[in-house]
Amino acid sequence: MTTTPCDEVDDETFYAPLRDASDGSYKFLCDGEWRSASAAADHPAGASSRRPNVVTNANPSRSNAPAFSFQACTADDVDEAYERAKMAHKRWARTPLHERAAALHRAAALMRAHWKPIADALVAKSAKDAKAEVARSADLVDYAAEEGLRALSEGGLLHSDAWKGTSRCKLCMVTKVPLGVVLCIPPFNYPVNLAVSKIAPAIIAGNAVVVKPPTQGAVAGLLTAQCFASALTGMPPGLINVVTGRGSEIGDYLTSHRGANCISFTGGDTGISVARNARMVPIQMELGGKDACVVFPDADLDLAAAAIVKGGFSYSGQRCTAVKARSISTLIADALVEKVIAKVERLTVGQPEDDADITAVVSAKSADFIEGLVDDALSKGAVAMTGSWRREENLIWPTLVDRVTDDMRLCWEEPFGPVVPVVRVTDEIEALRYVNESKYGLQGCVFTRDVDRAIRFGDAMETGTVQINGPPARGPDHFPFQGFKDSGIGSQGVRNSIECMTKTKSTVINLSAPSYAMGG
Ligand SMILES: NC(=O)C1=CN([C@@H]2O[C@H](COP(=O)(O)OP(=O)(O)OC[C@H]3O[C@@H](n4cnc5c(N)ncnc54)[C@H](OP(=O)(O)O)[C@@H]3O)[C@@H](O)[C@H]2O)C=CC1
Ligand SMILES: O=C(O)[C@H](O)COP(=O)(O)O
Repeated sequence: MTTTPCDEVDDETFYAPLRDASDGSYKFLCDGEWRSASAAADHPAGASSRRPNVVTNANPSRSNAPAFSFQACTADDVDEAYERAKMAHKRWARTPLHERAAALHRAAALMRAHWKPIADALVAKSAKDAKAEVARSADLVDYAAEEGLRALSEGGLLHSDAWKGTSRCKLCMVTKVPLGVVLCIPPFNYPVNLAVSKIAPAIIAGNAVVVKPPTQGAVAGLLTAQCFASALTGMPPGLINVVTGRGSEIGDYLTSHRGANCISFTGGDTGISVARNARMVPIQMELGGKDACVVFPDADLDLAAAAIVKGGFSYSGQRCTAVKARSISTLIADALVEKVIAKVERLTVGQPEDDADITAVVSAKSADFIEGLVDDALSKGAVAMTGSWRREENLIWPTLVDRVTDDMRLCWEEPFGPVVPVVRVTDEIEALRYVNESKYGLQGCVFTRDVDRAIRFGDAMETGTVQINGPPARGPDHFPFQGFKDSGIGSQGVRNSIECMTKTKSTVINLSAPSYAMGG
């Protein structure tokens, strides 16, 4: 990554305020200060809660050994974060747009200058992927600053005389105004990128944020926040607040809080209960997926095989946009399976620091779940095509499971691991049934050389995005990104997030007499 010499401070000094000198745990951010959690008795779980005031997460690649400790924020901490954010937003909304954009550019530059500790905190991700996530995120912040300048400086003007029976005596000026405080909740798999994809659009639009990072990924989120906090020096201090703790403990309190004026959430089915908790505020929900890859007989099989391996096994299958089902015509199934196997067998399995292609999945619970799906499929007649099933602790060897049928859980459930099921279909109708009977509708991809068929099939797919002749992907990050059905509500992508995090305001000028431009 090209670093910008935007400050002379070394990483250790830059991130030093985050650490508690007594126990080395990471503090949380409120009102521009790095703090320790308040007394445990204030915890949302109740005064009788005996939990410690720090949470320790695990390193999946080191037998789930303790990785980092950080604050278990209490209800009081959450209340204060919202209160400070609200105060900061009032001032920030009156800050010129170009100053807001400049602050975001500074944050991006600081992320590039101090990227290494952030990448290192992504302990489960291969070194190259961790570095790429930080670089991609800094680019997103820059892009949001630029997009905000364009999107937020334009408004609308309506004349009343378009409405039957009305003269041109009213002018309606339409502008976008901030919502207030945006609650940002990213998932463990992209704790930096999916944090900034919420924070940057919110901030450029004049909002303040309260961020709740995932437990696995909390420290990467906190270090990223320090780049924003430093970039915002001199601005209202409570613009970015980060409260940490387990979602199961503070999640409901955060999402049902009166202080949240918008919730932007990315994660699994938890999002459905978050949507129920939200109090009449705009919500942006990016949830799970079961992205299908449909390969027709006329497809370029080498292209399709490469996409299946990239789509199915990148970051060990722990992407919402991973290929999680594959329907292929029985006419070409054997040839395609063979090509995929050849590529899967070249994937390396091991440690993140060695840049292995496949690394340990996030938790033992997740590995157990994946194993359960595979066991179920194999017991009902499916076939593991890439050697025998192999798992050591959280590490799962990449597995292609062929001849999956609709009585198997693997056909419908999201593994979130390096396992790709193959469903053989006889025709387009059957392939479409597998796509559309899924409760998810995030993305899907179609491989064919027939453009008519690609468009026809893509139009019929009930998914937020269709990729033609390419694997599912959220990026580049300015593309609209949305799930249908249980995969989400609303749309991400920088422009759409800015839209979601603003509301429309009309100011109507009532003239004493109609006025027609050039009508004098
Ligand atoms: N569509 C998309 O854009 C994406 C979807 N995903 C989906 O996310 C899932 C994997 O991510 P994962 O992090 O495990 O998802 P989870 O839904 O378990 O967690 C997501 C976030 O929600 C928090 N959380 C947990 N409980 C609550 C609660 N009651 N209220 C509010 N927040 C809560 C978590 O905190 P904590 O970690 O402390 O529990 C975490 O920060 C997969 O299903 C995947 O498909 C992932 C990436 C992108
Ligand atoms: O969380 C995810 O899975 C990300 O949205 C993946 O992003 P990508 O599809 O651009 O890799």
